[in-house]
Amino acid sequence: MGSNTDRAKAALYAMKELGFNRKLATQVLKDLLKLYQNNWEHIEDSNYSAFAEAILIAQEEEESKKKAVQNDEMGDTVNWSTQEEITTPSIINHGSGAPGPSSSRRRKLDHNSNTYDDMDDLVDAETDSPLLKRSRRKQPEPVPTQDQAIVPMPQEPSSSSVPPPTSEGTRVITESGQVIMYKKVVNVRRPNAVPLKEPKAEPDSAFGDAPLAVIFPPDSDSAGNRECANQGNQEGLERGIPQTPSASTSKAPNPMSTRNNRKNVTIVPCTKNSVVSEESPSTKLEIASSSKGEFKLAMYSPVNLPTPSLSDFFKLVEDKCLRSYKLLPPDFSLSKIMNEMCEALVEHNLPAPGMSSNCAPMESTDANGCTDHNMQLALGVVRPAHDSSDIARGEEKFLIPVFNDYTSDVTPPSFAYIPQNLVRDNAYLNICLARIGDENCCADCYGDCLEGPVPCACARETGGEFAYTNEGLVRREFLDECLEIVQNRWDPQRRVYCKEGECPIIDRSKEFVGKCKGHLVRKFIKECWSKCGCKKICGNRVVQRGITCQVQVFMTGDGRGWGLRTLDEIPKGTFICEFVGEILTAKEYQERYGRSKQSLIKSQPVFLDADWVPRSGLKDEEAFCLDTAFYGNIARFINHRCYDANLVEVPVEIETPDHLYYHLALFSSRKIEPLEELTWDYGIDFKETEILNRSFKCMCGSKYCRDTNHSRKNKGKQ
Ligand SMILES: C[S@@+](CC[C@H](N)C(=O)[O-])C[C@H]1O[C@@H](n2cnc3c(N)ncnc32)[C@H](O)[C@@H]1O
Repeated sequence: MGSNTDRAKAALYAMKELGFNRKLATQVLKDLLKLYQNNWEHIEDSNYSAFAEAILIAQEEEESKKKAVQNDEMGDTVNWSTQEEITTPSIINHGSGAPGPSSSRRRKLDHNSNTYDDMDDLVDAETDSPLLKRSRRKQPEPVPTQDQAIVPMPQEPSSSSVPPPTSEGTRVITESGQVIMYKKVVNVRRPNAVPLKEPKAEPDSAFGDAPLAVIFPPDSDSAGNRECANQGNQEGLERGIPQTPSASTSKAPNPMSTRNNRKNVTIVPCTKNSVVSEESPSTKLEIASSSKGEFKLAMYSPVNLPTPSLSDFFKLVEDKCLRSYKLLPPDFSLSKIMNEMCEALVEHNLPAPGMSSNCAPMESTDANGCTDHNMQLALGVVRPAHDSSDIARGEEKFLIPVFNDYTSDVTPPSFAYIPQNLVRDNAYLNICLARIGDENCCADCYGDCLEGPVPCACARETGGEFAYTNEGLVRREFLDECLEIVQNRWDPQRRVYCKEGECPIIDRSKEFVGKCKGHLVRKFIKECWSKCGCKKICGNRVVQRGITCQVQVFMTGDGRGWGLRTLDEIPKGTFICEFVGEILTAKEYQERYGRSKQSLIKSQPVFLDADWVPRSGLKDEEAFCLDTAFYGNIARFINHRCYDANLVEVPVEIETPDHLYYHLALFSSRKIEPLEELTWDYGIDFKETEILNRSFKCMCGSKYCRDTNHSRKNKGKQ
């Protein structure tokens, strides 16, 4: 090896090749040399990966400080500076304590010396590379995602000798002087490729089916650990997950459970029903739930090492998230997420969002390769907080903001925004052109069907007259008929009843015994569709064009939770939105919510039952229902109002002709003023005692409120 000067030059040259600012690189190099007690191998290891990583961290610190100063100068109320200072776990201490650049002082680099001021001389201000910008967007990353997790490792026992980093690791010093090792794979390639990005944590499909994730430090290799890994593999086999040899028998990387040599993290799926215990004193994370509804999240650190206070720890994690995700809201807080997890557990008795696992016995993978619903939910819900400027995440024509006048720190519960219904699993939804006969579409139409001399075939469903006006509103007479139907929904004359043993809701489940309560006969609208000759602007295509009103999710502040309101004046008969959710079969719905009687549904089931009765022999997979608890659109925020709600639901047939699947469209039942809350009548009678109708205490405030036990209190609101 060459002299220290040569080594410093080589290191700085390597960083320059990567596009780093040389001055900053020099500062960081000095700090690293101090940290590693002049041990160059740690810096040079793996093409200077630890060095490059340390510069990135330092660079980010500088950027956030600059941003904070800018915010201060702009009088920004969000104190980013404070946030950063508090939450950044004082990355490598290059700024403080280290002497500033001093090109006038020339000293030989001395390997016995702890000062490296001389390296300043290596900085050539004129040749400084522009700051390497980190991409804020996720880009294709050659490194496997499980390698990208940043995991604080146990503190080293002796502070006097700082052990070397591995090729994937970076040691940083916290504000309290604690040494933390962040494991991170950084692919440093020379000379041009610069894949040095803060990885974004994504749910990893390789671990997708693991029922329990346990993250162990590299040196925890206890028998218990291995046993759990093997059990996980066994379970993977049971669940049809591709297997690789177990960690204990092979060095080959195992997507399920083996220790991967490239990272010092082992993710081990646990056996069913058990919470993993770890004998050896090491840091460990346990996430588990039991079939009794218990949920456990535990983190253990070695007994003889200091543990940070909870608030310090939260700050550390928040900082990590901020660095990883970038786009988190300024009020992002781990404790808030923890609270939401607790609330979700209480409300749904399901695994808490984001925790990705449930150790309770699950139904295993089915013949189609679809995994258990709860598992899917758990995997699907690792998602960042809602963007309060647009809860629809760009899926709609308008931004749909979230507004909370009452409790600014509370945001809507986690769910996936979908603009269109999605089939969960078993629902047999057959959308195909061949099912729409020529007589049921208007292949010979052109442009706008409403402009034609006579209504086309698509108007047959509505008595030969289109349901929509040229202004895109539902015709008044048609709308009034629909209103009359829903307002008299309890009239037995308006309902049709399944034969005994045939009702998909009642008779096919042990849970919901009783007589068929009848299914409301409704009026359908049929819209033109792809098989028709008209254009998308055709006046008989309203629902399929999507939301056209500017609406806002808001906190009602009166105990009903979130609601939806309009910002515009809305004329009567306007399409507001479709009630969008997961399409389940009635049976799936019952299985989803009927499993635990304690965890009763807050959302009401919305059955697509308008045409169940006339057909005999309706199969389970043809009786559909919509659930918005985990996937939905803005309709999931619309609150209930008895009888005089300002929205009314109308079944709309678009791509399927059989009335088994249809779109549940919500139209304004009257003129609505700006900022008025949008409501619809869920059709709950508030008297039912059976499981499907157990519901909330109605606080709609309508003078017609059917929940007589509670309505009196609210009459004043009307
Ligand atoms: C479809 S969600 C509507 C959005 C909901 N408020 C939220 O915060 O997410 C239905 C739930 O809202 C609440 N809710 C809706 N209408 C209500 C009413 N009139 N009175 C009391 N709670 C109501 C109930 O908790 C109900 O289970």
